[in-house]
Amino acid sequence: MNGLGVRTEKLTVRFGDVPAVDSLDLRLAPGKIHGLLGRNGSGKSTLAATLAGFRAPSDGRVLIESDEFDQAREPYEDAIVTSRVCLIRESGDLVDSAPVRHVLGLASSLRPYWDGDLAGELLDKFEVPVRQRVQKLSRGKKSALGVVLGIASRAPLTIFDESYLGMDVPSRNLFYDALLADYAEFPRTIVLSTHLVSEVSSLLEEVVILDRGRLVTQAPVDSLRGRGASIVGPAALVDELTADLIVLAEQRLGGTKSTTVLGDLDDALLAKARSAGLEVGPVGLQELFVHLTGAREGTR
Ligand SMILES: Nc1ncnc2c1ncn2[C@@H]1O[C@H](COP(=O)(O)OP(=O)(O)OP(=O)(O)O)[C@@H](O)[C@H]1O
Repeated sequence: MNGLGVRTEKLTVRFGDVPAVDSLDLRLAPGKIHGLLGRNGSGKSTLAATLAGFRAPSDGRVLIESDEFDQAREPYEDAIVTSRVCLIRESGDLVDSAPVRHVLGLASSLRPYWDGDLAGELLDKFEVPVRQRVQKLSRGKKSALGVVLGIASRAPLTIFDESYLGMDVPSRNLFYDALLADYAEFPRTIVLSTHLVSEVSSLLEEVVILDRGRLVTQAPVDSLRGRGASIVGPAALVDELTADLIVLAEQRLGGTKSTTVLGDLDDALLAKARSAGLEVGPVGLQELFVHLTGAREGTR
């Protein structure tokens, strides 16, 4: 299993007259971990639901590609596609009155690649009681149950739509570790929709950034990080070197300053930085994200 590929062509999803997703052309390569990043209301959940076939496009289309299909298929109301796509949302989409073990039984009957042993191990790690009814679980444990269902489903396209926001930091770290470990063994296409950019940035291979339903950028994480630089050293030297550059972020601790700038440093500037003993490194994804989606006049 290599995962499903995803393509959208001029995809638009409207609520009334308002486009939540607006004429989006996108390609998600199979077998990679993609970050779907955007500020609140940027259209992430709407896009995730449309890719998973939970929602029909208003215009344009979603195409799901697989070696198993003769041709690309549209996910909406297509049982073959939807059995291979798993969308985990924060709301959980779970039957509240059922005990956890019934939820697992349902997943095992619906999910062709389900691994029940893995689900059991992960529920132990997250300390989710399997005899408990879903409605009696705390918000964090409900989220943990959701992510366990997402990982153990091993769906060729698995989308986590901020499904781990209810979990505390140790639980989220457990989720990231469990996801990476299972992905390393069973590569598939994974989409993590989030605004917790710094937390997930080390997991991601490709990033899609949305703003007001439109595509801001889609790129491999490494190439995004190459779009800027961070310069660290004595404050006066850093200020002198960055005076003519676009500054994204600055941090100061005593006499030391770290400044993040946009754009490539030319060779002369790099040489000057190094000879002055300044450290030059890649830009953080979080800083770039804030810059690319920052509040502007007229922002909703
Ligand atoms: N069911 C709905 N009815 C009407 N408008 C909606 C509905 N769902 C979403 N919207 C609108 O569509 C836009 C995109 O919302 P969406 O939930 O997809 O964004 P998001 O990036 O997932 O946001 P968040 O990070 O806050 O969850 C918003 O303007 C939102 O108000």
